[in-house]
Amino acid sequence: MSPRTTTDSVLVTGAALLGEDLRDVLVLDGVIAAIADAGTLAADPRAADVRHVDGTGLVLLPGLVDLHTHLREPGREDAETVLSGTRAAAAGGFTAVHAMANTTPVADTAGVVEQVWRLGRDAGWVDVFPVGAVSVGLEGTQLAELGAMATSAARVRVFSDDGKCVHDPVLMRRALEYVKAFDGVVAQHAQEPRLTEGAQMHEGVVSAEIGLRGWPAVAEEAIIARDVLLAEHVGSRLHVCHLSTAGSVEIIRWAKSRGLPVTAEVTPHHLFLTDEHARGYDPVFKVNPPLRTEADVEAVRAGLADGTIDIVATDHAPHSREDKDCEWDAAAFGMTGLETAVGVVQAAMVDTGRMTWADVARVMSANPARIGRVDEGPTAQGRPLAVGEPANLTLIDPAVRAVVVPREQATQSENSPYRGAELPGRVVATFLRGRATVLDARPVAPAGATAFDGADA
Ligand SMILES: NC(=O)N[C@@H](CC(=O)O)C(=O)O
Ligand SMILES: [Zn+2]
Ligand SMILES: [Zn+2]
Repeated sequence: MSPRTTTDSVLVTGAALLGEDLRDVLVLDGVIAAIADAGTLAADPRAADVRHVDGTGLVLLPGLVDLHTHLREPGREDAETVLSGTRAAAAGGFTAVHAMANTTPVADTAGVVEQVWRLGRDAGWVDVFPVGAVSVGLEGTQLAELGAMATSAARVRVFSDDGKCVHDPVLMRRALEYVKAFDGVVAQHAQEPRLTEGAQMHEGVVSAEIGLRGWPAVAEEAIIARDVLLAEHVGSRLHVCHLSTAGSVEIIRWAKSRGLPVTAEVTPHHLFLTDEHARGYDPVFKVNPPLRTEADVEAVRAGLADGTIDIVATDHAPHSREDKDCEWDAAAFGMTGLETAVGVVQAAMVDTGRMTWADVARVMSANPARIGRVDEGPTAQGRPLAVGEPANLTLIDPAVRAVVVPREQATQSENSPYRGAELPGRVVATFLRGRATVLDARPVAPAGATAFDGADA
C-alpha cells in the first residue's frame, strides 16, 4: 500500500449523524469515502492508518457556513485580523465565512477582495469568501466595480454595504440589476437613516424608561418592504441581513408567498436576547439592529422554524476595548458571535424543541452556502453528509454546558454579550476538507498555514 498523507484523512466513529442515527464516517484525502453503521468501519482496511476520533455522544453536522462575518482586516487589526477571526470561526464549528466589506479601505475593488481572499487562504482555518461593497466607499452614491469583483480571484457573489443601508432606491435598483449577470445577490442592511438618526437601542417601553434614543421597528421594515418590491420589479435576488422584528418576518413571509427570490437571515443574538438587557447601560448589548422585544424574539424563532427565515448568520462584529468600554452613547454597535453561535442556536431552537439538528444544518450550512453560491465544485461548502462530498465536518457535544469567558476565545475582541453566561453545545472538532482545524475543543494550527504558495488561481 502506498503511504498516505493522513492529515486530511480521519475516521469518526459512533457519532449521531445530523443528531439522528449513530454512524461511522471515513474520510480519505479530504473526501467522505464511507458512511456506515456505528462500529463497522474500524475494521475497514482503509481506516488502518488514519486518525480515529471517537464521536460517541456527539452530533455530526456539515461544516457551518457564515454568510455575515466582520473580520476587520484591512484597517482594524486592533479588533480582529483574518487570522484571528478565521481561527475563531473554526473554533465555532465553521468551515467557511463570508467577510463583510466595511473594512478600511472598503472592499469595493477587485484588489481589496483579492487581498482578503488571499489572507484567508494563507491562514487556512476556514474558506474565506469576501463580500463586495455595493457602493464606492459605502457612501451610497456610486456603484462599486461589482463586475470586476465578481470576475476576480475572489469570485464575489454577495454584495453589501453592511453597516450602512443602501438607501437610494435608484442605486439599489441598479445593484439588483447588475448582479443578475453573475447570479449575485445584494445583501441589504435594512435601516432607514432618517428614522434612526442618533438611535441607540430599540424604540419602545425600555428606551422610554431608561432615556436612550429609539430605533423603531418601522425603520427596518420600511426598507425591507421597499426592497422586496424592487427585487420583484427587477427579478433579482435580494438577501435581508440580520432581520430583527416581527413585522419584518411578516414581510418576508408575504414575499415568499409570491414566489420572490428573497432570502433572510437572523442572528443568534436576535433569537436569544431582548432590549431588557439595555437597562444596565452595558454597551456590550449595543448592536445594530438593536435587541428587540420578547414578542420579536418569539416571531423570529417562529420564522426560522417554519422556513420564512432561511439562515442564521452570526454578524460577528468584534470591537476594540476603546470602542466598546465606554459609555453607551459613545460605544460602537456590534457584538462577537462566531464562538457562541452553535450554543445559542441550541439553547434558543433545539433545546426548546423548535428545531432538530438537521434543521440547524440546513440554516447554518446548506442554505447560507447556496445563497452565497459557494456550494459547487471541489471546494464546495454546505454539501450534504454523503459519500463523495468534501469532508467539511463539525462535531458538537450538546450535553456539555460551559461558561463563556471572552478572554479565552480565539477572537481578538472581548465584546461578547454572553460573558459569564452558561451555554450548551461545545464544538469538539471541526474538519476542513478532512483536515482537523479543531480537535478536543481546541484549535489546531494548520500545518504550514502561513506559507504562501505563490500559485494564485
Ligand atoms: N452589527 C453591528 O452592530 N455592527 C456591525 C455592522 C453591521 O452589521 O451593521 C459592525 O461592523 O460593527
Ligand atoms: Zn448590518
Ligand atoms: Zn454586519
